[in-house]
Amino acid sequence: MKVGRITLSDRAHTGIYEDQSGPEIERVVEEIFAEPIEFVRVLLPDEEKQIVEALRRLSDQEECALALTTGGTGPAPRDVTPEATRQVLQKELPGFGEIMRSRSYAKVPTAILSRATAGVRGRCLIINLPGRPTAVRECLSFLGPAIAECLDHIRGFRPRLREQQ
Ligand SMILES: Nc1ncnc2c1ncn2[C@@H]1O[C@H](COP(=O)(O)OP(=O)(O)OP(=O)(O)O)[C@@H](O)[C@H]1O
Ligand SMILES: Nc1nc2c(c(=O)[nH]1)N[C@H]1C(S)=C(S)[C@@H](COP(=O)(O)O)O[C@H]1N2
Repeated sequence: MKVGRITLSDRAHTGIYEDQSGPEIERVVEEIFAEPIEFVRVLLPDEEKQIVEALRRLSDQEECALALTTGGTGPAPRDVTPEATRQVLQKELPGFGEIMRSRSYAKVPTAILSRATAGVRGRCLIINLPGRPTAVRECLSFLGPAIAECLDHIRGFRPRLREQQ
C-alpha cells in the first residue's frame, strides 16, 4: 500500500528543528496495518500553493491510497493546510476531524484549536493531522478501521489491520 506523508512546518522545513512528526506518521501507520507499506515523503513550508501541488501529485501521479498531512491546521496566520486540502478534495469527510478533536479534547483542551479535515480525491483518502508528534499518534492511532473501510469503498481494497485494532 502506497502512503504519502507530508509535513507542513516552516521551522522543520528551514531546519530550525528536526521533523519528528513525519517519521511518527510512519511508525503509527506500520502499527495499524498488517500490509507492506511504501511511503512517499514530503516536507514543505506552510505555503498553500505548494501544499495543493503536493496533494495533487500524491493522489494523481503517485496514486497513493492514503495521504496524511501533519501541521498547519491551527489558527495562526500561516496555518493553511485545511484550506489547501479543501481545494483538492472531491468529497469532504468531516467525521475524521470531528472525532480527532473530540477524542483528543479528553486529553488536551487545546485540541479544539485544530481545524483538521479529510476527504477523498479520486482513489486517494487525504487526512490532516495536527503538527505535534504526540498529536500525530493521539489522532491517527484510532483511525485504522475507518481508513480501511474508506479504502474498500474508493479502491475496492481493504488493507488488513493488525489484531489490536
Ligand atoms: N514536524 C514537527 N516535528 C517536530 N516537532 C514539531 C513538528 N511540528 C510541530 N512540532 C512541535 O510542536 C510545537 C507546536 O507546533 P506548531 O503548531 O507551532 O507548529 P507548526 O505550525 O506545525 O509548524 P511551524 O510553526 O514551524 O510552521 C512546535 O513548537 C514543535 O515543538
Ligand atoms: N491530540 C492532540 N491534538 C492537538 C494538539 C495536541 O497536542 N494533541 N495540539 C493542539 C494545538 S495546541 C493546536 S494549535 C492545533 C493545531 O496544530 P497545528 O497547527 O500544528 O496543526 O492542534 C491541536 N490538536
